Amino acid sequence: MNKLDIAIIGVPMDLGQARRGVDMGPSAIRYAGVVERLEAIGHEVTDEGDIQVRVTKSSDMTQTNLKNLNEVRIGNTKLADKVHEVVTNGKFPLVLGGDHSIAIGTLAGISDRYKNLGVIWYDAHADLNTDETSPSGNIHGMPLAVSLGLGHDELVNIRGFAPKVKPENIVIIGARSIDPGERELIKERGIKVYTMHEIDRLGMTAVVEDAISYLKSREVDGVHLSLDLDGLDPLYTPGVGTPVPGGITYRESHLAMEMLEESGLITSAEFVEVNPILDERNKTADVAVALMGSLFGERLL
Ligand SMILES: NC(=[NH2+])NCCC[C@H](N)C(=O)O
Ligand SMILES: [Mn+2]
Ligand SMILES: [Mn+2]
Repeated sequence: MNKLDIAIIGVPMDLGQARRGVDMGPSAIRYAGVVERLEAIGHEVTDEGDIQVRVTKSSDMTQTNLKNLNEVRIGNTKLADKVHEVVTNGKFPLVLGGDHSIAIGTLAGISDRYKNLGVIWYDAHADLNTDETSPSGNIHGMPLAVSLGLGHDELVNIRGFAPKVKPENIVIIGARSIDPGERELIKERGIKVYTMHEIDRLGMTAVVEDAISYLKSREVDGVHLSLDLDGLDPLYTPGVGTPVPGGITYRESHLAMEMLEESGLITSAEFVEVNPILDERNKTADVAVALMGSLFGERLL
Protein backbone atom coordinates (compact mmCIF):
# COMPACT_ATOMS: atom_id res chain seq x y z
CA MET A 1 0.00 0.00 0.00
CA ASN A 2 1.15 3.43 -0.97
CA LYS A 3 0.84 5.94 1.88
CA LEU A 4 -1.18 8.93 0.69
CA ASP A 5 -1.85 12.44 1.84
CA ILE A 6 -5.64 12.49 1.52
CA ALA A 7 -7.62 15.74 1.55
CA ILE A 8 -11.32 15.32 2.25
CA ILE A 9 -13.59 17.96 0.74
CA GLY A 10 -17.33 17.96 1.52
CA VAL A 11 -19.81 19.42 -0.93
CA PRO A 12 -23.29 19.87 0.60
CA MET A 13 -24.96 20.30 -2.79
CA ASP A 14 -28.51 19.17 -3.46
CA LEU A 15 -29.59 21.59 -6.17
CA GLY A 16 -28.49 19.35 -9.03
CA GLN A 17 -31.57 17.20 -8.57
CA ALA A 18 -35.07 17.30 -7.15
CA ARG A 19 -34.90 15.48 -3.80
CA ARG A 20 -33.69 17.54 -0.90
CA GLY A 21 -31.42 16.00 1.71
CA VAL A 22 -28.43 14.88 -0.33
CA ASP A 23 -26.71 18.07 0.92
CA MET A 24 -26.36 16.17 4.22
CA GLY A 25 -24.33 13.44 2.53
CA PRO A 26 -20.92 14.78 3.64
CA SER A 27 -22.06 14.87 7.30
CA ALA A 28 -23.41 11.34 7.08
CA ILE A 29 -20.15 10.07 5.57
CA ARG A 30 -18.10 11.83 8.25
CA TYR A 31 -20.41 10.38 10.91
CA ALA A 32 -19.75 6.92 9.41
CA GLY A 33 -16.10 7.43 10.34
CA VAL A 34 -14.30 8.19 7.13
CA VAL A 35 -11.34 10.02 8.67
CA GLU A 36 -10.65 7.35 11.32
CA ARG A 37 -11.05 4.57 8.77
CA LEU A 38 -8.48 5.98 6.36
CA GLU A 39 -6.08 6.92 9.15
CA ALA A 40 -6.24 3.35 10.47
CA ILE A 41 -4.93 2.15 7.09
CA GLY A 42 -1.93 4.41 7.57
CA HIS A 43 -2.76 7.42 5.41
CA GLU A 44 -2.34 11.05 6.33
CA VAL A 45 -5.86 12.55 6.31
CA THR A 46 -6.91 16.19 6.51
CA ASP A 47 -10.53 17.19 6.53
CA GLU A 48 -10.72 20.43 4.57
CA GLY A 49 -14.33 21.00 5.62
CA ASP A 50 -17.19 21.86 3.29
CA ILE A 51 -17.47 24.03 0.21
CA GLN A 52 -20.08 26.75 0.79
CA VAL A 53 -23.09 26.05 -1.37
CA ARG A 54 -26.14 28.27 -1.57
CA VAL A 55 -29.08 26.46 -0.11
CA THR A 56 -31.99 28.29 -1.67
CA LYS A 57 -33.42 27.03 -4.91
CA SER A 58 -33.60 29.61 -7.64
CA SER A 59 -37.03 30.07 -9.07
CA ASP A 60 -35.55 31.37 -12.30
CA MET A 61 -35.65 28.72 -14.98
CA THR A 62 -36.68 31.13 -17.66
CA GLN A 63 -33.60 31.11 -19.85
CA THR A 64 -32.64 27.48 -19.79
CA ASN A 65 -34.02 24.08 -19.02
CA LEU A 66 -31.41 23.70 -16.28
CA LYS A 67 -32.58 23.73 -12.68
CA ASN A 68 -30.63 26.01 -10.31
CA LEU A 69 -27.96 26.70 -12.91
CA ASN A 70 -26.49 29.64 -11.03
CA GLU A 71 -26.14 27.93 -7.66
CA VAL A 72 -24.72 24.79 -9.24
CA ARG A 73 -22.23 26.85 -11.25
CA ILE A 74 -21.08 28.88 -8.24
CA GLY A 75 -20.72 25.82 -5.99
CA ASN A 76 -18.78 23.94 -8.64
CA THR A 77 -16.49 26.88 -9.33
CA LYS A 78 -15.54 27.00 -5.63
CA LEU A 79 -15.08 23.24 -5.55
CA ALA A 80 -12.90 23.30 -8.68
CA ASP A 81 -10.60 25.91 -7.14
CA LYS A 82 -10.32 23.93 -3.91
CA VAL A 83 -9.60 20.64 -5.70
CA HIS A 84 -7.02 22.40 -7.84
CA GLU A 85 -5.27 23.74 -4.73
CA VAL A 86 -5.24 20.33 -3.07
CA VAL A 87 -3.86 18.59 -6.17
CA THR A 88 -1.23 21.27 -6.61
CA ASN A 89 -0.09 20.58 -3.03
CA GLY A 90 0.45 16.92 -3.90
CA LYS A 91 -2.56 15.65 -1.99
CA PHE A 92 -5.13 13.07 -3.04
CA PRO A 93 -8.55 14.76 -3.30
CA LEU A 94 -11.41 12.73 -1.84
CA VAL A 95 -14.65 14.60 -2.51
CA LEU A 96 -17.85 13.79 -0.61
CA GLY A 97 -21.24 14.63 -2.10
CA GLY A 98 -23.68 15.97 -2.49
CA ASP A 99 -25.44 15.18 -5.74
CA HIS A 100 -23.47 14.11 -8.80
CA SER A 101 -23.45 17.60 -10.35
CA ILE A 102 -20.35 18.19 -8.21
CA ALA A 103 -18.30 16.00 -10.53
CA ILE A 104 -18.27 19.07 -12.79
CA GLY A 105 -16.20 20.96 -10.24
CA THR A 106 -14.03 18.01 -9.20
CA LEU A 107 -13.02 17.25 -12.79
CA ALA A 108 -12.45 20.93 -13.55
CA GLY A 109 -10.09 21.10 -10.58
CA ILE A 110 -8.11 17.98 -11.44
CA SER A 111 -7.81 18.08 -15.17
CA ASP A 112 -5.25 20.80 -15.69
CA ARG A 113 -2.83 18.72 -13.59
CA TYR A 114 -3.57 15.51 -15.54
CA LYS A 115 -3.52 16.26 -19.26
CA ASN A 116 -4.59 12.77 -20.24
CA LEU A 117 -6.91 12.02 -17.34
CA GLY A 118 -8.86 8.77 -17.25
CA VAL A 119 -12.27 8.62 -15.58
CA ILE A 120 -14.13 5.65 -14.11
CA TRP A 121 -17.82 6.44 -13.73
CA TYR A 122 -19.37 3.88 -11.35
CA ASP A 123 -23.08 4.55 -11.69
CA ALA A 124 -26.50 3.21 -12.67
CA HIS A 125 -26.69 6.21 -15.01
CA ALA A 126 -24.44 7.62 -17.70
CA ASP A 127 -24.90 11.27 -16.63
CA LEU A 128 -24.33 12.26 -20.26
CA ASN A 129 -27.36 14.48 -20.79
CA THR A 130 -27.07 18.05 -22.02
CA ASP A 131 -29.52 20.90 -21.56
CA GLU A 132 -30.99 19.76 -24.88
CA THR A 133 -31.39 16.06 -24.16
CA SER A 134 -32.16 16.07 -20.42
CA PRO A 135 -35.58 14.64 -19.59
CA SER A 136 -35.51 16.27 -16.13
CA GLY A 137 -33.47 19.48 -16.25
CA ASN A 138 -31.50 18.08 -13.31
CA ILE A 139 -27.82 18.92 -13.59
CA HIS A 140 -26.76 15.75 -11.74
CA GLY A 141 -27.70 13.90 -14.94
CA MET A 142 -25.21 16.00 -16.96
CA PRO A 143 -21.73 16.16 -15.37
CA LEU A 144 -20.01 13.70 -17.68
CA ALA A 145 -21.31 15.50 -20.76
CA VAL A 146 -20.27 18.85 -19.30
CA SER A 147 -16.76 17.49 -18.71
CA LEU A 148 -16.64 16.46 -22.37
CA GLY A 149 -17.39 20.07 -23.25
CA LEU A 150 -21.05 19.51 -24.06
CA GLY A 151 -23.89 21.49 -22.52
CA HIS A 152 -24.36 24.93 -21.06
CA ASP A 153 -21.37 27.26 -21.56
CA GLU A 154 -21.35 28.42 -17.96
CA LEU A 155 -20.80 24.85 -16.74
CA VAL A 156 -18.53 23.72 -19.55
CA ASN A 157 -16.13 26.64 -19.08
CA ILE A 158 -15.54 26.48 -15.33
CA ARG A 159 -11.85 27.33 -14.71
CA GLY A 160 -11.71 28.70 -18.21
CA PHE A 161 -11.00 25.69 -20.38
CA ALA A 162 -12.83 22.82 -22.04
CA PRO A 163 -13.06 19.91 -22.43
CA LYS A 164 -11.84 18.41 -19.17
CA VAL A 165 -11.72 14.82 -20.39
CA LYS A 166 -11.56 12.93 -23.67
CA PRO A 167 -14.41 10.56 -24.53
CA GLU A 168 -11.97 7.71 -25.20
CA ASN A 169 -10.55 8.06 -21.65
CA ILE A 170 -13.90 7.36 -19.97
CA VAL A 171 -15.13 4.03 -18.64
CA ILE A 172 -18.67 3.68 -17.27
CA ILE A 173 -19.38 0.71 -14.97
CA GLY A 174 -22.83 -0.41 -13.79
CA ALA A 175 -25.09 1.42 -16.24
CA ARG A 176 -28.70 0.27 -16.40
CA SER A 177 -30.65 3.48 -17.05
CA ILE A 178 -29.61 5.36 -20.17
CA ASP A 179 -31.68 8.08 -21.87
CA PRO A 180 -32.02 8.28 -25.68
CA GLY A 181 -29.71 11.30 -26.05
CA GLU A 182 -27.11 9.63 -23.86
CA ARG A 183 -27.23 6.43 -25.93
CA GLU A 184 -26.59 8.46 -29.06
CA LEU A 185 -23.63 10.25 -27.48
CA ILE A 186 -22.10 6.98 -26.24
CA LYS A 187 -22.22 5.57 -29.78
CA GLU A 188 -21.11 8.75 -31.52
CA ARG A 189 -18.11 9.33 -29.19
CA GLY A 190 -17.20 5.69 -28.65
CA ILE A 191 -17.44 5.84 -24.87
CA LYS A 192 -16.59 2.54 -23.16
CA VAL A 193 -19.55 1.27 -21.14
CA TYR A 194 -19.85 -1.88 -19.05
CA THR A 195 -23.57 -2.18 -18.43
CA MET A 196 -25.07 -4.62 -15.95
CA HIS A 197 -25.22 -7.04 -18.88
CA GLU A 198 -21.43 -7.20 -19.11
CA ILE A 199 -21.08 -7.42 -15.32
CA ASP A 200 -23.51 -10.38 -15.22
CA ARG A 201 -21.98 -12.05 -18.21
CA LEU A 202 -18.25 -11.60 -17.66
CA GLY A 203 -18.18 -11.07 -13.90
CA MET A 204 -16.81 -8.04 -12.08
CA THR A 205 -13.26 -9.43 -12.12
CA ALA A 206 -13.08 -9.48 -15.91
CA VAL A 207 -14.85 -6.12 -16.21
CA VAL A 208 -12.41 -4.32 -13.92
CA GLU A 209 -9.39 -6.06 -15.47
CA ASP A 210 -10.60 -5.00 -18.88
CA ALA A 211 -11.30 -1.44 -17.73
CA ILE A 212 -7.80 -1.17 -16.25
CA SER A 213 -6.04 -2.48 -19.34
CA TYR A 214 -8.18 -0.21 -21.53
CA LEU A 215 -7.17 2.87 -19.52
CA LYS A 216 -3.53 1.78 -19.56
CA SER A 217 -3.69 1.40 -23.35
CA ARG A 218 -4.93 5.00 -23.45
CA GLU A 219 -1.73 5.96 -21.57
CA VAL A 220 -3.63 7.97 -18.95
CA ASP A 221 -1.51 9.98 -16.50
CA GLY A 222 -4.09 9.74 -13.70
CA VAL A 223 -7.53 8.23 -13.12
CA HIS A 224 -10.46 9.81 -11.32
CA LEU A 225 -13.03 7.48 -9.75
CA SER A 226 -16.48 9.03 -9.64
CA LEU A 227 -18.64 6.68 -7.61
CA ASP A 228 -22.38 7.28 -7.47
CA LEU A 229 -23.81 5.16 -4.65
CA ASP A 230 -26.78 4.36 -6.92
CA GLY A 231 -24.38 2.21 -8.95
CA LEU A 232 -24.94 -0.40 -6.27
CA ASP A 233 -28.27 -2.13 -5.97
CA PRO A 234 -30.70 -0.18 -3.75
CA LEU A 235 -30.76 -3.23 -1.48
CA TYR A 236 -27.31 -2.15 -0.28
CA THR A 237 -27.55 1.61 -0.77
CA PRO A 238 -31.19 2.68 -0.32
CA GLY A 239 -30.26 6.28 0.55
CA VAL A 240 -30.07 7.64 -2.99
CA GLY A 241 -32.42 9.93 -4.90
CA THR A 242 -32.63 7.99 -8.16
CA PRO A 243 -32.44 4.27 -7.28
CA VAL A 244 -32.51 1.72 -10.10
CA PRO A 245 -33.04 -1.97 -9.29
CA GLY A 246 -30.80 -4.69 -10.67
CA GLY A 247 -27.53 -3.10 -9.58
CA ILE A 248 -24.02 -4.01 -8.54
CA THR A 249 -23.68 -5.98 -5.30
CA TYR A 250 -21.82 -5.03 -2.15
CA ARG A 251 -19.25 -7.80 -2.73
CA GLU A 252 -18.70 -6.90 -6.39
CA SER A 253 -18.16 -3.30 -5.37
CA HIS A 254 -15.54 -4.21 -2.75
CA LEU A 255 -13.79 -6.38 -5.32
CA ALA A 256 -13.80 -3.53 -7.82
CA MET A 257 -12.35 -1.11 -5.23
CA GLU A 258 -9.63 -3.61 -4.23
CA MET A 259 -8.67 -4.21 -7.84
CA LEU A 260 -8.53 -0.48 -8.53
CA GLU A 261 -6.30 0.00 -5.50
CA GLU A 262 -3.98 -2.78 -6.67
CA SER A 263 -3.75 -1.16 -10.11
CA GLY A 264 -2.19 1.92 -8.52
CA LEU A 265 -3.94 4.05 -11.16
CA ILE A 266 -6.41 6.05 -9.06
CA THR A 267 -5.30 9.62 -8.33
CA SER A 268 -8.57 11.16 -7.07
CA ALA A 269 -12.03 10.00 -6.06
CA GLU A 270 -15.50 11.20 -5.19
CA PHE A 271 -18.43 9.44 -3.54
CA VAL A 272 -21.76 11.04 -4.33
CA GLU A 273 -25.55 10.91 -4.00
CA VAL A 274 -25.67 9.80 -0.33
CA ASN A 275 -29.02 11.12 0.92
CA PRO A 276 -29.48 10.51 4.69
CA ILE A 277 -33.16 11.49 4.56
CA LEU A 278 -33.89 8.58 2.24
CA ASP A 279 -31.48 6.22 3.98
CA GLU A 280 -32.01 3.50 6.57
CA ARG A 281 -29.90 4.13 9.68
CA ASN A 282 -27.00 5.61 7.70
CA LYS A 283 -26.56 2.36 5.75
CA THR A 284 -25.57 4.07 2.52
CA ALA A 285 -22.93 6.25 4.16
CA ASP A 286 -21.59 3.15 5.94
CA VAL A 287 -21.26 1.37 2.60
CA ALA A 288 -19.55 4.41 1.09
CA VAL A 289 -16.96 4.41 3.89
CA ALA A 290 -16.46 0.64 3.68
CA LEU A 291 -15.80 0.96 -0.07
CA MET A 292 -13.35 3.80 0.59
CA GLY A 293 -11.57 1.40 2.96
CA SER A 294 -11.05 -1.06 0.11
CA LEU A 295 -10.13 1.66 -2.37
CA PHE A 296 -7.45 2.98 -0.04
CA GLY A 297 -5.88 -0.36 0.79
CA GLU A 298 -7.69 -1.85 3.76
CA ARG A 299 -7.26 -5.65 3.77
CA LEU A 300 -8.25 -8.46 6.11
CA LEU A 301 -4.83 -10.10 6.25
N1 LIG B 1 -26.31 11.25 -10.83
C1 LIG B 1 -27.51 10.73 -10.99
N2 LIG B 1 -28.07 10.04 -10.06
N3 LIG B 1 -28.11 10.95 -12.16
C2 LIG B 1 -29.44 10.51 -12.48
C3 LIG B 1 -29.86 11.04 -13.81
C4 LIG B 1 -31.23 10.59 -14.19
C5 LIG B 1 -31.67 10.97 -15.60
N4 LIG B 1 -30.84 10.32 -16.58
C6 LIG B 1 -31.64 12.47 -15.79
O1 LIG B 1 -30.82 12.97 -16.53
O2 LIG B 1 -32.41 13.18 -15.20
MN1 LIG C 1 -26.71 7.56 -10.75
MN1 LIG D 1 -24.56 9.77 -11.26
